[in-house]
Formats: sequence, structure tokens, C-alpha cells
Amino acid sequence: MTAEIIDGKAFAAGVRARVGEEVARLKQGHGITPGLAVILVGEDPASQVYVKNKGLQTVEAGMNSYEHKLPADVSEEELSALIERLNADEAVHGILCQFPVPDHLSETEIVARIDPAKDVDGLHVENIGLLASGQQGMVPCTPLGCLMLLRDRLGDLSGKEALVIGRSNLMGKPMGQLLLRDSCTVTIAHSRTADLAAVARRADIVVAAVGRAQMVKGDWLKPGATVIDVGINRIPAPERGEGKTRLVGDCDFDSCAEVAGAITPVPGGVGPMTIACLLANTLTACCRANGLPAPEGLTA
Ligand SMILES: Nc1nc2c(c(=O)[nH]1)N[C@@H](CN(C=O)c1ccc(C(=O)N[C@@H](CCC(=O)O)C(=O)O)cc1)CN2
Repeated sequence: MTAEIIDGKAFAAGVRARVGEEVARLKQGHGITPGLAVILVGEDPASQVYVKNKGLQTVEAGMNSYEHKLPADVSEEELSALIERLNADEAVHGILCQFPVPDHLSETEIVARIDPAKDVDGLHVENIGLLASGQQGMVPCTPLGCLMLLRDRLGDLSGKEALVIGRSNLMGKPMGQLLLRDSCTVTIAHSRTADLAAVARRADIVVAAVGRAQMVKGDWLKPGATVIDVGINRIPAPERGEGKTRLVGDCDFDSCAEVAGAITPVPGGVGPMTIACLLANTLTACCRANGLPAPEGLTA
């Protein structure tokens, strides 16, 4: 079997276009423009690229973008004061702090200070609790993007055996909750899981978010399974020249594509969905803040 390649880049472009249409409608009908504030602490090169892309795509969708770049040695008090200002600012509907942050700052503390209604990363404990109890809150962007890709390919997910590999707060745990909400039978595997290959062979859906390059092999998969690869790992690529590198996922793409029914590539799979869903979440937060229904199909 040779798997269908799920084109996350094209799907994300569709989500962004839909967000843009809804934003135009919101402006025209209600005179409201959604606003997203992104905080970047320090000068991590990858984070700088992600934040720049977030700003560009926010503006492209017709929303206001507010970028706050803080020095790597910013104090917790200064960062908290900025978040307080953004919480109180009516033009700002979504707030996120780009991760990772320098070691002297706590990601948990930062998220705790963001107004849950503006927490477009969906990481505040209030939003985690709402998701876990099946209520409406903000849903983390990457798991939301994975869910959109899965629903698009498989339609109704109910009754599917789903395996999530990885138990991070940003990805594995919310992904498990979302799949459970769609009535999948969910297993969340991690570094202590015994015989992961045998667990994976039962799964109709495998979401790999473990952060280990090319860990999931094709002979772990049930034939026809849908594989969502969330990993973004840079590995040496001597075939491209001395010192060169390339991006790979948590799945060994070539062997998995031989067995899976469909698979996301890296790059060009889940990654682009993260920012598209951030825009969707900002629109959702803006609609809710103004007592309007959030557009259908852009949230879980
Ligand atoms: N506060 C947050 N911090 C971080 C998050 C997050 O969701 N919230 N996620 C990641 C970084 N990230 C967005 O912030 C992100 C990662 C990857 C991509 C992406 O499009 N990747 C491309 C490849 C990019 C490359 O060439 O390096 C792909 O997979 O095709 C977008 C956004 C950590 N921090």
C-alpha cells in the first residue's frame, strides 16, 4: 500500500482563507476587527520565524497583529505587567506567549496570567478543564489542526481506535481529549509504555507527538491506518552537503507510507495547521467576546 499524502499546507491555506472571509463579515456587519497579541521573549531563531509568520498571516486574514518583543532577561514582573495590560485591552481578543521561554521564566505561570477567554493557545487550566469536561473553551492550536485533518479524511471518527504517542500539555493530552470527545477509543502512550509497536498495530489513527526523530516504523502500523506526524526534528543530511540538515517527523516516513492509508508529511503536514488554527481561535475568541456565535467548522 502507498499512502495518500495529507497536504496540510493546502488545508491550512483553506482554513486561513475561511478565517479571512469571516473576519471581513465581522468587520462589515459589526465594525469589529479581531486582534492577536504575540509575546516573544529572547531571540530563539526558530521562535522568531514562527512569530514573524504569525504576524504576517494575522494581517493577511484581515486581523490586527500586535507584536511584543521582550529581552531574554526580562523579569517575571515586567512580563506579567504586559499580560495584565493586554488582558484589559479591548482591541486584543487573543494573547499568546511564544514557547520556549528562557529558563528563569515559568511557562505555567505565564499562561496562568492570561485571561482564559483570550488564551488562544488553549493552555490555561480553565481551558484544559473545559476541554476535559466536554465544555466550550479555547482548544490548543496543533491538536485542533490534527483533528481538522482527521475529520476531513475520515469523516465521523466515532468507534475508531486512536493512539496518541506523547503526553505533553501542548499536544498529547489535549489531542487525547479531542479524540475522546469525537468518540474514539483513545490510548495515550509515552516513554514507559510497554511494547508500543503492539499497541500501535491496533490503531486506526496514530498521532505521533513524541519528539523523537523517525521513531514510528511502518511495521508498527495497522494496514490502512491514518498517521498524523506532529514531530519536527532536524537531523544531519550529509547527502545534501557538509554540515547540512533536514527536517523529519516522529515517523519514519518511507516505511510508514508503505503501510498507512494516509500520512502527513514533515514539513508541510501538521506544522502549517498550527498557525491557521491560531487565527481560527482568535476569530472564535473575538466572536465570543462580542456575544456572537463562532463560525462553524473552525473550532472543535
Ligand atoms: N505558545 C506556543 N508556542 C509554541 C507552539 C504553540 O502552538 N504555541 N508551537 C510550536 C511552534 N509553532 C508555533 O508556535 C510552529 C511550529 C511549526 C510550524 C510550521 O509550520 N512548521 C513547518 C516547518 C517549519 C520549518 O521549516 O522549520 C512544517 O511543519 O511544515 C508552525 C508553527 C512551539 N512553540
